[in-house]
This record gives sequence, structure tokens and C-alpha cells, in this order.
Amino acid sequence: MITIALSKGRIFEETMPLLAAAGITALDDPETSRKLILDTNRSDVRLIIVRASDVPTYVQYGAADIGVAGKDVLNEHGGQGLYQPLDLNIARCRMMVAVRDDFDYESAVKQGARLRVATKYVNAAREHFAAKGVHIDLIKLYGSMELAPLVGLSDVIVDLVSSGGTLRANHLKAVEHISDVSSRLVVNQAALKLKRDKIQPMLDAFAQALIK
Ligand SMILES: Nc1ncnc2c1ncn2[C@@H]1O[C@H](COP(=O)(O)OP(=O)(O)OP(=O)(O)O)[C@@H](O)[C@H]1O
Ligand SMILES: O=P(O)(O)OC[C@H]1O[C@H](OP(=O)(O)OP(=O)(O)O)[C@H](O)[C@@H]1O
Repeated sequence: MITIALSKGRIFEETMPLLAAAGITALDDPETSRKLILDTNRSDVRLIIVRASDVPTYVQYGAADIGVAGKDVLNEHGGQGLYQPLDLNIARCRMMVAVRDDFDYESAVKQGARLRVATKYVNAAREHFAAKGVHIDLIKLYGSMELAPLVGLSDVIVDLVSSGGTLRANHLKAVEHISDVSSRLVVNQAALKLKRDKIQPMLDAFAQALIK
């Protein structure tokens, strides 16, 4: 049995065409079904539905053989035990530093102010500000980061931006680009060795589908 870990929403939706290219189709839709283990048209392949941030953990411990996770999530997890053979180029966005429209970020940084940074991406934030030599107090959040500067929890947020609509709707502006983000295929290193006959053809089919 090959177990593939996916999160609901954009990763599931954007991975389906790639799975289809490898001849795999899900028999249930996670948006309408409450099932966490989904059968596929292949009796030797199943999908498990987990939180986006939990995908690397399931694959690291071998509870799933394969998964799809954003580079943001992989950077926070650390990537131990994971082989990352393919950038699937899906769920694309940018990791940015953002502040309130009326916050003078340049001056705050120039004056050597200690910035309060709220984010779910603490590793990315720590690395980014350390490289700039800016001192920060990190406040870990699990979502809705855009709220933090509006209610005085932080000066700055580090969050993902795609259309920019969420920043605009909350009177925030992006002031620094940290990295481009897309989702990667991750494979358990031991599973790749033990189940190579089943996993390698899937990897080849995904790679082929990406070229087209
Ligand atoms: N607005 C966006 N546009 C495109 N891709 C995005 C966007 N926001 C996040 N992503 C990417 O999609 C991945 C999955 O996002 P999703 O919203 O499904 O999970 P999440 O809510 O961030 O995670 P969790 O449920 O674990 O808290 C993210 O890890 C990121 O790589
Ligand atoms: O620039 P935009 O196109 O507005 O996208 C940016 C938003 O997308 C992500 O949230 P998401 O939609 O995934 O919501 P959630 O993570 O809070 O579920 C991210 O955390 C931003 O809030």
C-alpha cells in the first residue's frame, strides 16, 4: 500500500491533476466527505487528509510514504527524513514582511528599533531578520496574522501573500520579500528504498506531467 498525505483546499485541488497523470483518482472529495482516509481507483494507493503543517510529520515518521507540502511548511519543519525530489510549482505565493499602511518600516529599521514580529513562520522570520541584523521579539501565531498589527500585538507580520487582497482589505502593506513559495513533493527516505518499484513510477509520472 502507498499512502499519500495531502491537505484539504488548494493543495488537494492542485495535486489532483498530477495524480491523474499518474493514473490515480480519489474516490471521495475531502470538501464534502468527513473521511480522513480516501480510497482511490487503485487498490494499492490511498490518500490521507491532514493539516498542511502536519504533512511533513506524517511522511517523516513513515505514516505516509509521500506528501505534498509548501516550502514555507518544510522550512518550519526542518525536512528531517524527507527526500524532496520535485518542486510541483503549485500553491504559489510569496513570503513577505508586512506592516500597517501608516507604519514607517524603513525608519524603524534604520533607528535600530526592536521590532515585534507576529507570525506562524518563526524560523523564516528569525532567519530573515538575523540576516539583516535587526533585533526582534517573536510572537508565534497560528493564523490570521494580518490582525496582529491592527490591534497592537505586533509592529510587523511575516505572512504569505498571493493576490495581495488580504493585506489591502486590512490596510496593510508589504515591505519586504523574503522568498518565493511553492509546494514540493516529499517522500519518506526509507519508503523510497523499500517501495521503489511502486514509488519511482509515480515520481516519473509527476515529473512528466510537470514538463507538459
Ligand atoms: N494565498 C495563497 N495562495 C497560494 N498558495 C498559498 C496561499 N496561502 C498559502 N499557500 C500555500 O498553500 C499551502 C497550504 O495552505 P493552506 O491554507 O491549505 O494551509 P494552512 O491553513 O496555511 O495550514 P494549516 O491548516 O496547517 O494551518 C501553504 O503551506 C502555502 O505553501
Ligand atoms: O494575498 P492573498 O491572495 O489575499 O492571500 C494571502 C492569504 O492567503 C493565506 O491565507 P489562506 O487563504 O490560506 O487562509 P488560512 O491559511 O487562514 O486558511 C495567507 O495566510 C494570507 O492570509
